[in-house]
Amino acid sequence: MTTRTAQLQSEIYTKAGTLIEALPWLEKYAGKTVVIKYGGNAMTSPELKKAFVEDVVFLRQCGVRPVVVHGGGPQINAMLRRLDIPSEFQGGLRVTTPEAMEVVRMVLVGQVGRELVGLLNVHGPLAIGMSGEDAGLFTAQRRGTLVDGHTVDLGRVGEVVDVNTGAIADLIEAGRIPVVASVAPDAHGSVLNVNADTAAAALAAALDAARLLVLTDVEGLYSNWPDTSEIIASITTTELRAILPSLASGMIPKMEACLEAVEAGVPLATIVDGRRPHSLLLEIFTDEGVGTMVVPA
Ligand SMILES: Nc1ncnc2c1ncn2[C@@H]1O[C@H](COP(=O)(O)OP(=O)(O)O)[C@@H](O)[C@H]1O
Ligand SMILES: CC(=O)N[C@@H](CCC(=O)OP(=O)(O)O)C(=O)O
Repeated sequence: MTTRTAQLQSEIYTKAGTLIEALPWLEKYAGKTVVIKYGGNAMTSPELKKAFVEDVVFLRQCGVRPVVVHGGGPQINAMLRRLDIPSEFQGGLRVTTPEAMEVVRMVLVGQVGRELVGLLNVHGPLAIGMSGEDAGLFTAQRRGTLVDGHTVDLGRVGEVVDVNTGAIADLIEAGRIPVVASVAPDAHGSVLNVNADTAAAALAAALDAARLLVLTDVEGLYSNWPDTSEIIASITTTELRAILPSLASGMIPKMEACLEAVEAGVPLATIVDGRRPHSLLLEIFTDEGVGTMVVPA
């Protein structure tokens, strides 16, 4: 004989409520491409990485088509420090010398990307790693950034000017999970460092994704940063464009990316707290949004 307490009985029925809450979202996103930007700051522990990978595999098994674009800023910083190569950021972007570029490519493609592919493939032969260099995925061109009204040269930093979706679309169609590193060649084949938020936005737009989700190390966009008492729950592209010049550090490329994706036709871009295990699933499959939503004006 086995027994079950009345409390356990009631807990089981509560779980059914959570599962069924997912039904309309499963119906909405089944068969749709969802681009997930996984920031280096949301990869800080093995537990967080495991939870992220489980969420991505869960989405895939529900019929959603996840595409992962990963960052790795803190991991690049650590390797540059080990190699004694100085590095600085301007307007949220790394000033990238040719020497630093070698490290950026090595860490993003050879370290962070490989690790994510390995973790995903514990669940089956699902993930395939690629970078903007593979099958002509991205073509980039050099860009600078505006600091105090002046354009600052960032060295080997690029923005995506063209996306060739041929190979990645084949992988998605075949049920694979592409895991994309944000380095990309320019038109002459010289490799450039592309901010991963920017790369994710370009890819989401080119793939006609149903959503762009950006996992980072804050709850969302704070209205009065560095005061963290108020999170912007939802903001239109017009409102976001107006506040862009007031944003600081890593939030500049992140919010620019959300703006570009939504203006290019992605219906919804969301900043999600990647420090919370399973925040990705909660964001997609439950009624309450937890981060900051960017919606068309
Ligand atoms: N208004 C804001 N709201 C939230 N975070 C902000 C804001 N302005 C600047 N930040 C900073 O931006 C950081 C996120 O950008 P970044 O470090 O580049 O993240 P990631 O590695 O996930 O791409 C936050 O940790 C925070 O320090
Ligand atoms: C030009 C530029 O800044 N590139 C980024 C690429 C990695 C990245 O974007 O990583 P996160 O998403 O973890 O910040 C860098 O070199 O750090």
